[in-house]
Amino acid sequence: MNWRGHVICTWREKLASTAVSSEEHLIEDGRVVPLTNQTVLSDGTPEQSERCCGEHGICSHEVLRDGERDCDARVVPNKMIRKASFKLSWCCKGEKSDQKKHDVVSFEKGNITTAERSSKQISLKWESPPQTVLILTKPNSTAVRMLCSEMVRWLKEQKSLNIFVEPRVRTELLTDSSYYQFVQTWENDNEVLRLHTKVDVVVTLGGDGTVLWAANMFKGPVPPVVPFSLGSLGFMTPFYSEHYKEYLDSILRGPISITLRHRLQCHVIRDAAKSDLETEEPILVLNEVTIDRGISSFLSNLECYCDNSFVTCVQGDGLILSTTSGSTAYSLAAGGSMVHPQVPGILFTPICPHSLSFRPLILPEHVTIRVQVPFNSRGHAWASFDGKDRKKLAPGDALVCSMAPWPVPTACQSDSTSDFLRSIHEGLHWNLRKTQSFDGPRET
Ligand SMILES: NC(=O)c1ccc[n+]([C@@H]2O[C@H](COP(=O)([O-])OP(=O)(O)OC[C@H]3O[C@@H](n4cnc5c(N)ncnc54)[C@H](O)[C@@H]3O)[C@@H](O)[C@H]2O)c1
Ligand SMILES: Nc1ncnc2c1ncn2[C@@H]1O[C@H](COP(=O)(O)OP(=O)(O)OP(=O)(O)O)[C@@H](O)[C@H]1O
Repeated sequence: MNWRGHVICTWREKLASTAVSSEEHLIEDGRVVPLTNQTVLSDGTPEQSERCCGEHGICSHEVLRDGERDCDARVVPNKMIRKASFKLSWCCKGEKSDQKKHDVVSFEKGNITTAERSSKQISLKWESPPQTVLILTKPNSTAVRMLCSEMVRWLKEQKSLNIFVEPRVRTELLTDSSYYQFVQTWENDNEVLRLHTKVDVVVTLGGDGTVLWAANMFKGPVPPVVPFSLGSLGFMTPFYSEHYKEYLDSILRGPISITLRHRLQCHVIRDAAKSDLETEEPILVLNEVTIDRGISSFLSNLECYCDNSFVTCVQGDGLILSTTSGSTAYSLAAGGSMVHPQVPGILFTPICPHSLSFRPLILPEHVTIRVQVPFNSRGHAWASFDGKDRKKLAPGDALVCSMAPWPVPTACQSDSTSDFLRSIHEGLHWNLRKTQSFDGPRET
């Protein structure tokens, strides 16, 4: 049975039925509502429109008309918010570099050279100025709350941007001062589903958990995310909050180096629902999905298949299916390798396997992995998604996982590789050791 095809088909139909509407919106009561009924596909692309990317562009918002900016969104009706358009292109270190030469496949004299590689440094160039920023903040932090109100004021007064925040944050801002009336928010999940059609840039203020939170809010395409570090460990938060004005100034002007962080799309398939086309909605993870034994004292027993080929049976505490961005999180703690986030792959990392020969694997990004709880399993298994939303898997249930088509584009402070290396040096003190002195034995 083609698990992936079966599940994705029914889910796509579901998304299509909640198709979002066009880029034009009215401001009503601090919220944005659609203006027209022009259909936009679930990936944010208006029907029958032309793609604006050139030959080497990999993605773009459709070009939207420039519009006037609204100054008080809560009280001024009939003002429109339009998304800024941008273009992504592969970025080479100069025409003469080796990287450029290797972009070509050559069959000369029977020699094959490297094909175009998929994950080079990506550069985002705005084609029209960004107009709308969504700020997401870690809750219960005074430092975050203070920075958020300062940043909102600066973005409004110095950059004339439309600003969205979560309902909780809008309430907090208004408790501080009625000045923040212009800040917009949403009232229900349907409005959250349409946020990607309005927001040009997402700013996160917190740690890695806030970046995961931001990614989780976008069930489809994700606008570029600018993660500011206000946590203790920041593998995905390269921007220092003290310098937010300089960073945002440069990001709003562009071009920006970005890391396209791949996500995994996970479907829980219930044994009882196998004959039924109805399945649970997919869950997208930026770090990992974990299938473990939960509170059960029995070994977990999980049958794993990769594109319908049997991989192995996990007997131990469980299994982590991780993205490369998540490779420095739980997977690392379970003995998995650290992988550069631009490497397209899925990490298959056992948790405390009972067999000593069970070493972690890295699988290519195009495979579909199915983890099945066998009918003869002694206990249940539990799946959790980026450390949240635990779901019980009974014998006969399965989890099907493949690469999602919607990555999370995060802005780089420098570039993808420097940011990754800095995060493992600063976050983990990776391979930090005092250098040996000359004062000792020498080879003769
Ligand atoms: N034993 C472990 O190491 C362990 C156990 C459970 C969960 N986790 C991780 O916690 C994540 C959830 O994070 P949270 O902040 O919501 O929960 P949290 O508040 O419990 O923090 C978990 C820690 O993991 C770090 N972290 C998160 N993503 C990371 C990444 N990609 N690379 C390196 N470190 C990362 C965070 O900075 C934080 O210090 C899960 O996705 C999982 O990877 C790790
Ligand atoms: N906007 C949000 N709304 C609700 N919860 C959030 C939000 N942003 C983050 N969280 C949750 O708050 C928790 C802590 O967030 P985060 O990891 O960003 O901060 P931290 O724990 O201080 O950072 P670090 O782990 O680096 O010390 C996480 O569990 C995360 O899911």
